[in-house]
Amino acid sequence: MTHPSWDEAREIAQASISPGEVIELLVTEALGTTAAEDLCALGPVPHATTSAMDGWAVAGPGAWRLDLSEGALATGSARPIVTGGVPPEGADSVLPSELGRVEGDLLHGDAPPPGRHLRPAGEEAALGDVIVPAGSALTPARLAVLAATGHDHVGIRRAPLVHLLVTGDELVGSGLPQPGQVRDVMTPMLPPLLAALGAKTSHHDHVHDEATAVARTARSSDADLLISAGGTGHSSADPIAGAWSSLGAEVRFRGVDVRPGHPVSLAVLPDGRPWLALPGNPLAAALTALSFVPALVAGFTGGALREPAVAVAGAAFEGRAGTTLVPAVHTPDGVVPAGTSRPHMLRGLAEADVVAVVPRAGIAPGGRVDVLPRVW
Ligand SMILES: Nc1nc2c(c(=O)[nH]1)N[C@H]1C(S)=C(S)[C@@H](COP(=O)(O)OP(=O)(O)OC[C@H]3O[C@@H](n4cnc5c(N)ncnc54)[C@H](O)[C@@H]3O)O[C@H]1N2
Ligand code: MOO
Repeated sequence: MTHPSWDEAREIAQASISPGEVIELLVTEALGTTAAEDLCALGPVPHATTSAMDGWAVAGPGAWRLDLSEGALATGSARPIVTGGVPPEGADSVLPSELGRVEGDLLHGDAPPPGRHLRPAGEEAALGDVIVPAGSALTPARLAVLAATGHDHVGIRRAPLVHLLVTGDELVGSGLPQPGQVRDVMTPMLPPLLAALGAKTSHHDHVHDEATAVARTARSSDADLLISAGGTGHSSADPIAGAWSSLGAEVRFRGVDVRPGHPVSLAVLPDGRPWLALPGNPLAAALTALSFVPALVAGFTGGALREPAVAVAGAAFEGRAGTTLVPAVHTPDGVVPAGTSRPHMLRGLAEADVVAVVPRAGIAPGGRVDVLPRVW
């Protein structure tokens, strides 16, 4: 059976989950969610012409007579104004406080050119400008600009809720493992990693290595997405394939042309919820989560799947069959492979700044290399 490429598998994953429902949230509560529609300016910003400086609104050439009334400003007059204040009708410009000198009721200073230190109405946004396009992650700056453009509520899609199933009868949760035992690394790693990738772990179980136990846990789950770790192999101790067949899951891929992590698999349950099965080797699990969880999150939230960034290779990256994912560190010459990065080791990833996405042909020193940015 041929396996999809890394890129194809990302596309399959994105298409294997239905978008979540759209809900309205207060702007102040929408951090980390995704805009469900184009969010437009509800009015011009600034709403009126305003001053960019503390000083005086002036009309005509100086010196100016100070006019503290509320009416229009006649030529030859000046009136105090603060940053953000609306200048009186007739004002040509603003003279900053440090450039003017008041003597009696006269203001002296060089006349600023017309429009100086005045921010025109609508300079930042006109009514109806798209401020945050549909599918954008709502970051602090985007929430702030939505507030500035008049929004109280926004239509969003939330992060998918994940039921995490960690398999492995050999796993122990504390201390140094005895012979035959393995210290569980998925429990400390995966929930925060998934959170950094935009998915929220709502349930987390360590499940017995047996298909019926895994299937029972999955059946009782009401999460949007299931993610398991381990048990993707073909031995009798590997429960994922058995659980999928007993649940009637439709397999979208069983293996991907990627190293490490080629056993990573994806199925969709009869109720439409996807199940991403990460391989048990710890680095393989982390790198396949980095590869495919963003695609599932994009499918659920309606966000775009971000393409890898580009860096310069500071050393050779060896290619193998399919795509090779290589933890790498920044150096003055470019990114170079991190050490200690076998599929069962996490030390290299713990040191890495990026993960290089290396094509079959490999990359020579000085070449461009696609990289996944650090969230681990
Ligand atoms: N005959 C073959 N054997 C294996 C193949 C293969 O193609 N043919 N592929 C190898 C690769 S590559 C991987 S990756 C693993 C995938 O197997 P599973 O997904 O079934 O993973 P497990 O057998 O459950 O575990 C593999 C390894 O990882 C350790 N592990 C599992 N979970 C954890 C955890 N939570 N914390 C720490 N370590 C964990 C587990 O103890 C095993 O040592 O299969 C290879 N074999
Ligand atoms: O998934 Mo395995 O080596 O490819 O760790």
